[in-house]
Amino acid sequence: MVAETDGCLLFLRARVQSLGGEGCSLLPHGHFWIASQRVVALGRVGPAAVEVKEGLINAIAVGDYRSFVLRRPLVDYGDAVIMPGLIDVHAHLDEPGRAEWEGFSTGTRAAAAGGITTLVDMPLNSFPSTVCEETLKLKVDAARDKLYVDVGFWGGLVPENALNPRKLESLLNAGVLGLKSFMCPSGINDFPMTNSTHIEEGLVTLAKYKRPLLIHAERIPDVVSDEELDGELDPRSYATYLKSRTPAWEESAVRDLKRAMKDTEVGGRSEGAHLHIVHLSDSKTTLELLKDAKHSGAKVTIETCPHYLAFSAEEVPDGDTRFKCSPPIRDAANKDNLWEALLDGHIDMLSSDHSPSTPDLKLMEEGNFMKAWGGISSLQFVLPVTWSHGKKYGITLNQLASWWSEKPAELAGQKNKGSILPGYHADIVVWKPEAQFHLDDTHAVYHKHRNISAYLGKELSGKVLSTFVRGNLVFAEGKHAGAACGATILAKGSGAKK
Ligand SMILES: NC(=O)NC(NC(N)=O)C(=O)[O-]
Ligand SMILES: [Zn+2]
Ligand SMILES: [Zn+2]
Repeated sequence: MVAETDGCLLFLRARVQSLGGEGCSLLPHGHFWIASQRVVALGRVGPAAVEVKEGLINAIAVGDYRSFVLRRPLVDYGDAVIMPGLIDVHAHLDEPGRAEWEGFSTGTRAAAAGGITTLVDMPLNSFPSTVCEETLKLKVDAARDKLYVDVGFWGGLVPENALNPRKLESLLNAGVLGLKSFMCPSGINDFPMTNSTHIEEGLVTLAKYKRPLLIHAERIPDVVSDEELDGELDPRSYATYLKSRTPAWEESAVRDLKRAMKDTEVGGRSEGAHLHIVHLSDSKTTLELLKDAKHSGAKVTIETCPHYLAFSAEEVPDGDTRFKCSPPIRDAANKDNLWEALLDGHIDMLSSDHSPSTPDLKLMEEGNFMKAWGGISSLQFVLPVTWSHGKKYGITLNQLASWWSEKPAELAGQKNKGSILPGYHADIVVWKPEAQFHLDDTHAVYHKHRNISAYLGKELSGKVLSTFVRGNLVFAEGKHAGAACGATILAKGSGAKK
């Protein structure tokens, strides 16, 4: 129910009750209101109060709530922003098997502290990779009692299952929210790359389930430039890494996806399927090719990540492998173009691609970009990073909510998440965009390895005050709830039968 201020309060049936689990919430209520002068809901930003009841949003009262929210408990956040919690559709939590890289407990604590209320875990970097029903079960078991936010799982589309619909269906029936594949070596032995035939065949099965295929779209071009082959270049120089992995890699992958994209069009072989390009970096030809495909009716979405929007190649110090990721962070003009494409709606959403490793694999002392592990650690900081850098480009709070909550919820098939609307999960972040902080050594960081984050040492604005997951206050004033009460999210049913 949504009420304007002049409405009487028929919907106000305050009934304080305890929440499901002991210690799940820092707030001792199951039914309460939160309010502020800047609630991002119903396509606008303004004063409103949100009623939370048994984990769901029960009502929104828009306007001067102070005059009519008579019953308590009410938590009034003043002029802080109340926004849908962020949904990070691209994070590597690495458990089981590589818990020394990152884990469910550390990763989801960092997420909660950063205003992320749901994340979807990537099928690689944990061991074994999530490529069949059994390995998904290992993930779900490893996550038990460790989650501070809700977590879903992508499965892997790999050569072993791609041409075998029975295997794929068993993975999809087990509950992965969609599949992910690589068009170049992933760096993980049990996660081999797929070719376009694997992708086209996999999409036929995915179409039945109406779940997406996420693609790491880099492919080693058929013709490799002389620069790329030059083994003499200084491996501590970021320019060397850039030359070794040019935009032509992204372009080549997307050209190779031409038929797969066409198949998703109405009347196509995989109508109902959906291709999602993860971590787009090249804002030039690759983006143009994807725009053309969208324009022709292909079901394609695109994400980019805060590191491509915050950093440029020119500013990466020699030897600072914290900045190494694939595809690489490119030049400042490319960054500007990515912002423009995001603002124009050509890029649909954002994700962290939080992909840590142990610090030794980053080879920080040696500073060898060619040998260091690729991946940026960012989970806890994506909201302030997006806001701090986006302000200059004039981004709005509604756009933030679209890129970080609404569109990702759609991608992950989460119909009750991603917006502040009655009936939706009460997944909410409360934050102060104007509050500045220095990400220095004293700042609490909950990722497993704080020192490998490229954001350390940066000045940011946007401080998370509170995070609610299904009504549980899981993080507030620098503290986490006592118990980890996040849920695993498993997809149900096949689109085919509906
Ligand atoms: N194995 C990985 O985690 N790879 C990741 N690494 C990056 N982005 O540098 C990725 O998502 O491609
Ligand atoms: Zn990737
Ligand atoms: Zn990734």
